[in-house]
Amino acid sequence: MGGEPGTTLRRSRDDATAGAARTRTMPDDGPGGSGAPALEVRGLSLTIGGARILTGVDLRVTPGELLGVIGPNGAGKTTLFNLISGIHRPTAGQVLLDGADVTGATVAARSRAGLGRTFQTSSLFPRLSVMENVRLATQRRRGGSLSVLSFPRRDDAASAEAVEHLVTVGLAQRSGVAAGDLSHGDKRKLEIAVLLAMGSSVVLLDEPMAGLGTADVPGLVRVIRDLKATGRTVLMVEHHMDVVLGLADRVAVMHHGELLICDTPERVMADETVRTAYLGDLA
Ligand SMILES: Nc1ncnc2c1ncn2[C@@H]1O[C@H](COP(=O)(O)OP(=O)(O)OP(=O)(O)O)[C@@H](O)[C@H]1O
Repeated sequence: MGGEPGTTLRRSRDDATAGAARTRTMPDDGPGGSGAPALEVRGLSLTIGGARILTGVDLRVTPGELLGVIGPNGAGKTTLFNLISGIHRPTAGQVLLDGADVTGATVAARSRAGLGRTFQTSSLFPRLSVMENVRLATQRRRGGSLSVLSFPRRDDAASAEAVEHLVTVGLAQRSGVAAGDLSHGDKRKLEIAVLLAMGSSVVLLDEPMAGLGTADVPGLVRVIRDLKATGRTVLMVEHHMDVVLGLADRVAVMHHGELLICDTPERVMADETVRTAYLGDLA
């Protein structure tokens, strides 16, 4: 059980080093303490063709919290995001957004309800400019048609708002550049600006640092920190441990489709099972 204070943590059943399950007291959920969760998953499970991909994951993420999600390859991190965002339907369990059950809702309905997501591959319109990508998202949120061609190029209110989002992610100077011509790191920043324009209050970032050169990492870390400073709730799957430990309020560790632990970075790093099951792999 993940973020529930005072709940029982179940270690991975496949972890030969784990020994018997044990009970531990969890800290309050995130920086918001015992406030209502912005996102909650209860008993989230997915079985495909008899294979258990995800088993009984419970998580509560408070408004404004940044939750890092880590784990070895194949641990179920992307599957968790796919279930939260509605790409997959769970075999069992629930997804709640601001207390509302969205388990049966479509991806689009979840997006309208404030859930935004970036992917490991870019979801931008590469031939449109940086500005047009963000303005399009702004106009769509304001009730425009879904057709790119139907959007008026001139929309002062949408343009002004788009500029604000581009300033937030540090891309205002690049507004006229085609999105496809941006560096990898700038594409990630633009995707975050698009989510801001869409009005996402809960943002899922799927391996934002993947493919970035070392020099580009600090810039994107700054943008994610600024994103959190806007009050958004952020879940971030990331293999780059320095980034996770530097940004996250809490860290959820997945292993063999189960949630191993969800706690502060310090406690996760000190956890013997985590060190054996995951961090040891990185050494
Ligand atoms: N549609 C599917 N059908 C069958 N198996 C799947 C499907 N999707 C995922 N899996 C399996 O589920 C497990 C978890 O995959 P998932 O992509 O969620 O892991 P991950 O933690 O995100 O890994 P990585 O860090 O490599 O991205 C893997 O063993 C994967 O092969």
